[in-house]
Amino acid sequence: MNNVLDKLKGGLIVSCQALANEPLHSSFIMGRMALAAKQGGAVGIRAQSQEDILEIEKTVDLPIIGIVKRNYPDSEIYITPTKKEIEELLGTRCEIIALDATSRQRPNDEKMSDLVKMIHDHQRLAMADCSTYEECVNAQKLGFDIVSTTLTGYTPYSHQLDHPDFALIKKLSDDLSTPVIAEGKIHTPEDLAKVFDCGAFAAVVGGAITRPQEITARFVKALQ
Ligand SMILES: CC(=O)N[C@H](C=O)[C@@H](O)[C@H](O)[C@H](O)COP(=O)(O)O
Repeated sequence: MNNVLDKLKGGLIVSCQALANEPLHSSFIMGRMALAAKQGGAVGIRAQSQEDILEIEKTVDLPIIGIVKRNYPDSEIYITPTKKEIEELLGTRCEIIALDATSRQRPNDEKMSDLVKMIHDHQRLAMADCSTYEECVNAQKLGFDIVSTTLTGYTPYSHQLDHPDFALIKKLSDDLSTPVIAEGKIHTPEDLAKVFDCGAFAAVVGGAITRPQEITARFVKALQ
């Protein structure tokens, strides 16, 4: 499994996601997005749902970070919230399973440590999607294999920025022994270069590559 980390080190991971309310919602299209990302030089793919991942596995042979987004009435957590979503991801070959590792309460009061154990029991790596420095430190203590800044700006108590939290990425990379993946709001190649200057182990770019509605809106904004 360390082999997987070697493949990701220093590289670009492309997130290929389109939820039911998005125009590109389709496993076929996500498979093609992943192929395009590979042709462009991506070293890994992040993808949402068992169906999309099974399709992506047919089109590329890159390491996959799998997630399932699902809303529950009793929690704010929606990225791989419970054992049920991990079970679905175990039905794919995804090498890494990412889950919300914020300090918020999980649905059914499930415990993060049980979820990490379940992932490791099935020989997959566990990635912690965090929003703050403290959450990343806690994730390292819990035995996660990777920590990431995915949820920075998406919890009410984290820094609300319209760009990556470069200072946070630098502090995490300096302080933690666990690999730090920079993820969230990397909008340009310059942002990407900067997260690596801050010490990131690897980086995930999503919307700026795979959500044309976001890309179009950024261009249109330049006209205003
Ligand atoms: C907050 C949340 O739900 N983030 C999701 C996590 O999987 C995705 O919607 C993002 O696209 C992904 O994190 C990559 O980020 P960006 O699209 O900003 O490059």
